[in-house]
Amino acid sequence: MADIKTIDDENFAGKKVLVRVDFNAPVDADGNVTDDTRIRAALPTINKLVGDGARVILTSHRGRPAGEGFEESFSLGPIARRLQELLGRDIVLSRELIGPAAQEVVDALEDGDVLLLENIRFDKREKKNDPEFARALADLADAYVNDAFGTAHRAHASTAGVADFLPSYAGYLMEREVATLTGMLDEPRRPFVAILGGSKVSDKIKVIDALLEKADTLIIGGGMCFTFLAAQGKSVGTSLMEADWVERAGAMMKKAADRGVALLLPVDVVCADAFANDANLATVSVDEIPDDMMGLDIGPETAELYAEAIGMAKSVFWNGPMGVFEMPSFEAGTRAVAEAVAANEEADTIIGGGDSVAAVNQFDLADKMTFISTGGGASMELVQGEALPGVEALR
Ligand SMILES: Nc1ncnc2c1ncn2[C@@H]1O[C@H](COP(=O)(O)OP(=O)(O)O)[C@@H](O)[C@H]1O
Ligand SMILES: O=C(OP(=O)(O)O)[C@H](O)COP(=O)(O)O
Repeated sequence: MADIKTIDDENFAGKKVLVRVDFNAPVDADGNVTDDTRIRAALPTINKLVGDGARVILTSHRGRPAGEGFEESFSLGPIARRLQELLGRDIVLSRELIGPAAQEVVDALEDGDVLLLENIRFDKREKKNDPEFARALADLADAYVNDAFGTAHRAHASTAGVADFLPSYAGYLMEREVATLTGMLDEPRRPFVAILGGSKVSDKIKVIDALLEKADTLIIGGGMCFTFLAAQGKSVGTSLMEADWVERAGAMMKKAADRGVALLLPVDVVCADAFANDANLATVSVDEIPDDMMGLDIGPETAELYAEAIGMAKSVFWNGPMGVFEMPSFEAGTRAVAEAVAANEEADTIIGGGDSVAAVNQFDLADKMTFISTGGGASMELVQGEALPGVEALR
């Protein structure tokens, strides 16, 4: 990030500053934000700009609307209400995204005011990174700040295109996310233990590949472990197993062996006769998975082995749950791993976004972690060694 300007390089007094944030937060049926982590994470940047006396124009997406105009169910209204509470000041929410009507709202701002534009994906030109749309957004402001780490892997008008038209800066969250994640990957304190779970090997193959070049130990859990177990010739019953990926999983195991990386796979699993919390359960060795059952969590013996490896780490990177942690019958493995990570106070512990963050929150262990990323897809792309368009655009 050395070649990218940050907001500390500037005093924005009196300037109109367009700030891309990631306010894509979950909202319940009553219109309440159920997890405001991403909103809180943007506050330091907003407060710095307000403190400078800037006129702050926030822009974000929420969900994936059709792009054909306003849709109540994707409105940023609930976000604006929560932001207002957190900032303790009034927030103007503008239905207009660009053009003279939006300009009018912006012109009414005074120094230190905060405006939030409605869901930027209500205009389909956003996701197309349409240059005219990006130019029109830029016309609202004197400077551009990108603080939307969670959306930095998207090359959209508000995350990338707009930077062509304005002096551009990284916000504090963007800076911290990139520095923390790349810092661990480039110079981890060793042993470096990476933990990967979640549903599919196919989704994470590049991450597995990249981590095999960085980590000392790679722990595999979740649905993806069954493709690895199949590559070892084991029968996995009705578990989530990607037949097309068995060969790649085998190649990954060989790569681990060649590089001297300890690749840990489950030795026992919790099986069920249906994908349901009240299914009939059996905890079995991975050599004895019944043909008519599916593995939905790592077993207790595995959890103990994994916890032991995690306990010896000086750096831990974790992405993806060990089992179907949303159901109480299959949460024990993920809980055990979360507790082991939390208990290792000597290590730098980084949670790489996505469902592992939900799990850590579910077990009330978030404050025991060194760093929790606000980006799932974005942090995975960074780990894979891919350039993030939202960061590149700031160069
Ligand atoms: N053994 C399993 N079988 C089926 N699904 C699983 C299994 N283990 C975990 N999952 C599911 O994987 C999902 C998370 O996968 P994924 O989206 O890849 O992870 P993340 O969001 O952390 O990147 C969770 O909803 C979880 O229930
Ligand atoms: O929630 C997000 O991604 P994530 O679930 O991978 O962290 C971001 O806001 C990006 O959203 P998108 O995947 O609709 O572009």
